[in-house]
Amino acid sequence: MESRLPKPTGLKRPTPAIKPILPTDRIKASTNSISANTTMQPLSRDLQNIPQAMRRFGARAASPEASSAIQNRVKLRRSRSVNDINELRRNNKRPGAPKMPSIPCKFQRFGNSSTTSSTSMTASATASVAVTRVATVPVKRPPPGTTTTTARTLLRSTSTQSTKPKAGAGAGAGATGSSSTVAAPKRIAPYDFKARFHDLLDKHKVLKAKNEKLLDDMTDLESLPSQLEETQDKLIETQTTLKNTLTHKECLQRQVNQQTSKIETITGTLGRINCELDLLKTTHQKMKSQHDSLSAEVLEQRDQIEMLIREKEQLTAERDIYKEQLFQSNMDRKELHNTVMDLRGNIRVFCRVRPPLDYELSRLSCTWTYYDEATVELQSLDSQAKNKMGQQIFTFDQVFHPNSLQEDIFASVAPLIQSALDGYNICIFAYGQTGSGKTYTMDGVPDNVGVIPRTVDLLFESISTYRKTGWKYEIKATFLEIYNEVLYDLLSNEQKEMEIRMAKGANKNDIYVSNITEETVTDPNNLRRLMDLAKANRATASTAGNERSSRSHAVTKLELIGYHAEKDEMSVGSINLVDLAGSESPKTSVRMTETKNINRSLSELTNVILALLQKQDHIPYRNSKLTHLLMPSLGGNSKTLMFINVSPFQDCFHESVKSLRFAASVNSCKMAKAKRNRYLNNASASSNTSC
Ligand SMILES: Nc1ncnc2c1ncn2[C@@H]1O[C@H](COP(=O)(O)OP(=O)(O)OP(=O)(O)O)[C@@H](O)[C@H]1O
Repeated sequence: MESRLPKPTGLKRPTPAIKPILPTDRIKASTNSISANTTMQPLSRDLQNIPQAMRRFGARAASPEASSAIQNRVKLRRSRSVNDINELRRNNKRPGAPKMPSIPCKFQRFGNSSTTSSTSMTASATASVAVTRVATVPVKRPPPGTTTTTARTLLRSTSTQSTKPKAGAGAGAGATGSSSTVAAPKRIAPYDFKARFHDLLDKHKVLKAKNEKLLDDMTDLESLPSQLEETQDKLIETQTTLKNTLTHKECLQRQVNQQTSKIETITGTLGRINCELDLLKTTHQKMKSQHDSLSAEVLEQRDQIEMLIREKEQLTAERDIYKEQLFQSNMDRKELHNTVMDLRGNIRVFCRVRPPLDYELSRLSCTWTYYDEATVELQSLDSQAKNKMGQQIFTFDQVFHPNSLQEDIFASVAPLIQSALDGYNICIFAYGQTGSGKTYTMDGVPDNVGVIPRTVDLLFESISTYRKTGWKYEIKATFLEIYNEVLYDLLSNEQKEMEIRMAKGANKNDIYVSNITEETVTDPNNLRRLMDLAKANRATASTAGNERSSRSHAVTKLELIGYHAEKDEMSVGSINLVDLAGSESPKTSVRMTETKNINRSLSELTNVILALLQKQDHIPYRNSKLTHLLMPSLGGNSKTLMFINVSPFQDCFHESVKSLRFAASVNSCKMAKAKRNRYLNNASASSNTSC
């Protein structure tokens, strides 16, 4: 009988696609072959592939972290697979659980023929393991409901299949199934080809569906290596990123530490600054309170200043008035002073008797009787001379006994210095026998200075006082020596011609010395240095000239030029300080020429003074260098002071009497009233007019 059943042309053996062997191929092959091998080959493949993957990814995979990650993943997979299998086994052993039937037909058809002889239980178990393994193969955990779902579906289908009647080997499985709820498969008679055909068709459909599902799964699985690679790449990338992140984290941690330490430092500094700030705030508060009090004071002071300014203006006006009054009173004082000097006499004579020195105590002294401060009596110890000379009583302006001090002498001189500053010509000279104390009176000794140094000090003191009243003074100094009627410049060692000449355009009393060194002095020390220089030059000349100093006249001239800018007034005065040569009798003198010259000049000085006394028309100034030089200071516009120095000794009696007689005659000479040099409206000294 011909079967009406169509031939199962659609039932074809699936031909595997020719493609490179992939891990999924093995799964496919193992699925097809239904191998009895129960070992977990795909997992072994994964483990075996780890080194290959490591090699493929080079240094990335070589890192212990990567390798360890992969191994952990595989272990996890294995563990899941084993757990799944164990779970399946437990389910199978559970009473009432559906037993996993074998699918002998399917696996026998697609499997190796040599394995078809194995028992249905073995095949069923193998299939179950294979399916379970396939379900647990994915490396990458799929999203829920994909791969796991597939595995569950497989299991379900397997279970479902196991509930259906199986043919062949499946019958054995059904026969051996322990479930009482599963109906026993219907027996198909061998001759019932139609039933068999339908049964085969059903099986074919089931297998076809399974095959398609497996193919889908395999397709999914095929993508797993690439997913694995991607995942590994991502893992490596992630690890690199992690490493970088860790490095970055370390950097950040270091930075954090640095910043933390900085913050700590800053916090400390901030604390200190806060302390300082507190101190500063306190100080600020104090300063502020001080400032406030000072501000108040300032306001008060301002008021006071304004008041003081007003007072100052008032006082300035008063000062101007007083200044004017002072100027006028000063002028009056000058006039009065001059009047007093006139009353005292324009030529004054002081007598000074020096004391015997320590080494002279053995020398006999005359008898000196000082009746009052102006009268002295001299008596010789020699009775013969005493009787012959008679009573020798002399009266002078002042008599200074041996115990008189230099200060006492200068106190009498000082008013004349004042007159010089007021514009008068002053002449102070010391007359007397050699060794009578002329130089001591004029110069003094270093620890007990005489008239000239004290005059210098007084001059500068008075000038500073006069400056307050508007007067400014200039002092010019010259030092010269007259020896044997020849002039010598004591400020210069040069040999030069020096002549006494009349000043051009001046009145007849104005003279000057040509070629003389004139120094302007600004302070007392400067003037003293010049005096020392003059003294040193005189001493040098004295050595060369065999004690010339005692045989010459030394003239120190100080010219005082005062100027009052406000009043445009000028005053010119002068001081001549003369240390005369020793008067000596020609009888006792060894150097006759010198003595003659000295006595001649002293005699001419006497004549001039007497001519002035007698008010003669002609005053013989030019008869000697000394009188010619002192012409402006003798008579007329001048005040003269003569010191008569005498030695106390008996052997000097005659010379002393001679000097005292000369001085007494001079003292009696009453000179005309002196007139002050006064220049108005910038009138020059050359065109001065005595008024
Ligand atoms: N009043 C005095 N008190 C103390 N010593 C004096 C006094 N007068 C003069 N002498 C001393 O006497 C000595 C002679 O005096 P000084 O040299 O002044 O005399 P002189 O007249 O200038 O002599 P010469 O004409 O030789 O220059 C000096 O040693 C001086 O110190």
